[in-house]
Order: sequence, then structure tokens, then C-alpha cells
Amino acid sequence: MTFTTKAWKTIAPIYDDIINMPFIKELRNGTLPIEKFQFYMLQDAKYLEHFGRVLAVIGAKSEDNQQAIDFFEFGKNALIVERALHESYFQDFGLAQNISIETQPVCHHYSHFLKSTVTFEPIEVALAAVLPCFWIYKEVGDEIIKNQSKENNPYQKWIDTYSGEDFGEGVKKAKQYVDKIAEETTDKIKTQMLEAFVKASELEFQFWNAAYENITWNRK
Ligand SMILES: Cc1ncc(C[n+]2csc(CCO)c2C)c(N)n1
Repeated sequence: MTFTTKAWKTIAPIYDDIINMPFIKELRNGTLPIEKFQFYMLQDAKYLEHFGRVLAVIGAKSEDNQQAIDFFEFGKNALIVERALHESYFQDFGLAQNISIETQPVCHHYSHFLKSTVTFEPIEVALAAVLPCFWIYKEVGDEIIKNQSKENNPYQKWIDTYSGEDFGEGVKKAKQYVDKIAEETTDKIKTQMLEAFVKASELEFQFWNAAYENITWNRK
């Protein structure tokens, strides 16, 4: 069994919870309260600043030049394509472009988990840690498109970004790199890869949940 097949089987219960969580259900039918989406967008803008750099470091550490090029490209896209999405959403939803955003606990943890993994763990583990960001978004995008119940969904742009062909191609490449590197590594590192994959998947759930439940540093 390939690493990615095993990894997806392992996170099946997490993915199931994601698909059934209120944030995703309400995003799909367009009823998600705007302030919850704003929380998500603002935190995601922060997350992407970190994530783009994490992908670039994976590129820098890649032995294979094509892998390096692809990860530089993913990193660049994280910063450029996603910024365009954010800018248009900031406009659509009346958010100021230049407000300073405080990174809230889940986004803080997820961003720094990825940064420390790419810095202190073997590259195999870092590759596995970033894969859920691609893969879960692709699956969620596709699932929403399949089961969409409302026309004129205010969140349509978001949905289209993650169910599009271009994005699908990137996800396929990322999965192939992870499977190739898993085949060439030790069992010990494969175990660490799986742990990182599961943790990142868990954090994808928590990221949306934090937006829905308004989880902040506020101590009250
Ligand atoms: C918390 C969080 N996780 C994943 C993504 C999705 N995503 C962001 S950048 C990128 C790859 C770009 O080349 C992908 C798939 C997100 N937006 N926010």
C-alpha cells in the first residue's frame, strides 16, 4: 500500500468530522455567518504568510531540482494566488486591507508546527506535514461542488479555488513526491511522516473550528 493510501485511511475519521462540521456545511449552503468567515479569512492570511515560506524551505532542501522548482512554485502560489483571493474577499466583505491581524491560538500553533517541522525534522517529515493542506482542501472543495445546494453562494470564489483543475494538478504532484520519498526512506521516518500527516489533518479541523467557535487568546 502506498504511503498516501495508508495516510488517508488513518485520517478518515478526521476527514469525516471535517465534512460534517458546521463551518463546512454552512460554507457549502451559503449560510455561514459572515463574521465567522471573516475570522477564517484573516487568520488564513496570516497562515499563508508562514506556509509560503515553509514550502520554499522544502524546495531549498529538495535534492531533486524538479521537486525544488515545484515547491518554490507552490510557495509562490500560496503567497500570490491566495493573496488575490483574500484581497477580493476583503473588498467583498468590507474588511480593511491594511489592518493588523493578531494571530489567534490555532493559527499560531499550526503555522509554528509547520515551521519547526521543516526546520528540525527530516525533509520527508516536512513533506508529509504539508500534504494535508493541499489534499484536504482539494477533497473539501470537490465535496462541496458535488453537494452544493444554493445558487449565489457568497463563498463561491473560495469553493471554486479549491475545486479547480489547476489546484488538482498541484495536489497530485505533492502526493507523488510524498509517495516517492516514503518509498526511499526508513520505517522510523515513515512513522514520523504518518504522525506529522495526522497532526496537520487534526489542525485543519481545528483551524475551521476556531473560526466557528471564535477561539481567541481572550481569557474571559
Ligand atoms: C489553513 C489552511 N490550510 C490549507 C490551505 C490551502 N492552501 C493554502 S496554500 C496552498 C498551496 C498553494 O500552492 C493550499 C493548498 C489554506 N488556505 N489554509
